Amino acid sequence: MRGLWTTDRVRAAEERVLARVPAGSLMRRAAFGVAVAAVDLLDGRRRVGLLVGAGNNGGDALWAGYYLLRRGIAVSAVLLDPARAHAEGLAAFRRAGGRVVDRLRDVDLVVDGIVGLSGRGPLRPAAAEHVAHLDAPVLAVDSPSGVDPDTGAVDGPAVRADVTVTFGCLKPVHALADCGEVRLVDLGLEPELGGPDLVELDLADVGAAWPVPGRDDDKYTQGVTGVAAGSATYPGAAVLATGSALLATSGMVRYAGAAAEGVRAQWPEAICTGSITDAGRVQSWVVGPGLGTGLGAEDVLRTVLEAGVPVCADADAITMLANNPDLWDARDPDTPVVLTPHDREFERLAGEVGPDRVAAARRAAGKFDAVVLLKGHATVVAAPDGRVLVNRARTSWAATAGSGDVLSGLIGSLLAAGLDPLLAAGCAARVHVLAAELAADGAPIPASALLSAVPDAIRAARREAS
Ligand SMILES: NC(=O)C1=CN([C@@H]2O[C@H](COP(=O)(O)OP(=O)(O)OC[C@H]3O[C@@H](n4cnc5c(N)ncnc54)[C@H](O)[C@@H]3O)[C@@H](O)[C@H]2O)[C@@H](O)CC1
Ligand SMILES: Nc1ncnc2c1ncn2[C@@H]1O[C@H](COP(=O)(O)OP(=O)(O)O)[C@@H](O)[C@H]1O
Ligand SMILES: [K+]
Repeated sequence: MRGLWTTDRVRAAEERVLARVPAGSLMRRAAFGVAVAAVDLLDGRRRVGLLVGAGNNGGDALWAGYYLLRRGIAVSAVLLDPARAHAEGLAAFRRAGGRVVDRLRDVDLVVDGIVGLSGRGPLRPAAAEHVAHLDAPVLAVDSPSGVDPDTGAVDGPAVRADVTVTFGCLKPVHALADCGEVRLVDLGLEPELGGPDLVELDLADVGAAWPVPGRDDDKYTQGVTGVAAGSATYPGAAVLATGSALLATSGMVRYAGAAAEGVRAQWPEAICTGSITDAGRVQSWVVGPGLGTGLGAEDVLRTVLEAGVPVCADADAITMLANNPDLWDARDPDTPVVLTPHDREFERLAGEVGPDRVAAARRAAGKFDAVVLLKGHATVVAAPDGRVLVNRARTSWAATAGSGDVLSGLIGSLLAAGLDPLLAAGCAARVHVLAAELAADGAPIPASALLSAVPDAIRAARREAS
């Protein structure tokens, strides 16, 4: 489990540490970490270029330049705002033989010290101009400049980093955006930080939380998942959601709906019925994928919400709740609900997502008193109490029709097994992207292939945990 702290929290912690340590010592420690990573990346090559902004991020870069110069590496620097360049860092850099230049030429590595924690918005034109012409690998100091450190949003020109060296703790950008490989330099901040704002689950956390049958379990005790999905028009959604619920945990899956015949043909082990009213007892419901939004579908949603068991509401269920908020009245206030919108579904339900996806998911989670899993390359899962898990995919192969149906089945089965809804959604998201990655192995896949890789993804997670 990795914690991530927003920049205001980091600043507050830094101030407390700075009050106890000699002036400049934190910056030199940070800069030394940058220099060590640079030497590593240079792998014997000897020319480094610095892009230096107006604040302490530029100061870090200049001090890193100083340490590199002392190792005999040639370092040149572009000062984007010469009058505001970090004075001590610049003096040290010049003293060690560093050259200030108008443009970086013939360098083996670029150090991006344009802007860090105080960065807002895309790169300004002068910085963007220098970044547009880079042809060497880039090491970003703290965070890639032009990417918002608190939201990971990119709204114009930004640095594309191969490696990011950050200090003290991880910030949201490191989980929400592409920072290349992220390395953390310890500044002794940990005791001052308090609990993290966001959490990223490790595969080992997922493996440890994943339910497995014990000696005394039978098919009922592990939790029965109910799937109310699919229709005559969209039987595939029912097949995918039921299949993933079957593959995610042992125990039992009941399917109720118009696609019963198709589901039975594909999954003989599912207990299928045509109607929700004779589905039998379950410990969770997955509702929505391919269900449609007509009156019959509304009745299904109402029945599920009043059943008193945790619900994963996806796709058409979200659209129905957006169109007809009275449907929420059917929910017993104690019934945990996980909503899994993509951006357009989110917009119908709770307004525009906007650049701050974490804030958007938190806002909706509070509003509906539900766990909200906002889909995307970086999936954000927010609980009504403010806890947030983030899970960034390493590839985008999951962006294929039907893959959301697989995700909802995974969540439903973890809810049936009794996992905390936030953890259920976070673990499902992690296994989902790993299954996509394993199935794709470099080539496009349909959602059914992603589904087939679910057992391999769970195995990989359980191996990490053992
Ligand atoms: N506070 C501390 O104790 C430490 C801070 N450190 C470094 O200090 C950094 C934060 O420094 P500062 O608060 O001075 O600010 P930054 O260096 O992040 O930003 C400096 C200035 O850049 C400009 N800027 C903002 N957005 C921009 C954009 N999109 N394009 C171009 N320029 C932009 C602004 O004028 C801003 O004040 C951290 O990221 C880290 O690198 C480290 O030295 C570790 C210790
Ligand atoms: N660019 C991306 N990278 C990684 N995963 C993605 C990306 N885009 C979408 N996904 C994932 O793919 C799934 C798509 O779900 P959804 O939009 O509901 O599709 P469908 O309704 O066709 O099943 C979600 O789990 C989402 O997080
Ligand atoms: K930077």
